[in-house]
Amino acid sequence: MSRTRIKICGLTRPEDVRAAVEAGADAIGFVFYPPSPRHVDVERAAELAALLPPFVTAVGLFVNADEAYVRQVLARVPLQLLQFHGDEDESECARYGRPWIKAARMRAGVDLVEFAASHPGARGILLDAFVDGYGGGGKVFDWSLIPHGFARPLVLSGGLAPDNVAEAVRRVRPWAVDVSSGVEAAKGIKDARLITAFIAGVRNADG
Ligand SMILES: O=C(O)c1ccccc1N[C@@H]1O[C@H](COP(=O)(O)O)[C@@H](O)[C@H]1O
Repeated sequence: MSRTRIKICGLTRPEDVRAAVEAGADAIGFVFYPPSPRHVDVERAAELAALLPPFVTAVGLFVNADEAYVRQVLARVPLQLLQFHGDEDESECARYGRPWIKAARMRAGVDLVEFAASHPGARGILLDAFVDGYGGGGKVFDWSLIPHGFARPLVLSGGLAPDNVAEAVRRVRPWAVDVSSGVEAAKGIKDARLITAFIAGVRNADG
């Protein structure tokens, strides 16, 4: 079994990017969603992305963004993966010619198999709890809603934190985990010790 990949999302400060890289994150997420307290503008994101060493992936998170805005971001920020967290359909996700993943907002009654089938081009399906504001709410969803043998790469998120991520990895065995609230001192402000503890929890569960 390969090791679980780890994305730390919602970074707004250089010291947090450095802390995530030092701790061993595989990917860093920038939120391009103005209502979010973790939103970064294009210039700030470009500065932060420039700090990344090779083989750490820069991910851009969008929520029902205008096409022109996404293209403006892509022209300036070297994003290797796009994360669509709103109501975007397959063609809206695919039109940028970049690898992308799609977030499913998990709650009782969601048909994840049908959801995944409606996004065949997604490199993976990210699972987040259904919250107001589309995501980043620090809320855990019921992991038993995930169908056994789900065939697409899964990125598990939603309320993960140092004290529950090992259990989450052992139970769900996702391809990757994604965290924002659980490693924060305040919204948009990461805590290096929590990032380190989170990554240790994942590695502990990887065995
Ligand atoms: O981080 C945000 O502000 C955000 C806003 C809108 C959509 C998604 C957002 N973040 C993503 O939500 C999940 C879960 O985050 P949390 O760990 O529960 O806070 C994660 O994938 C974030 O990247």
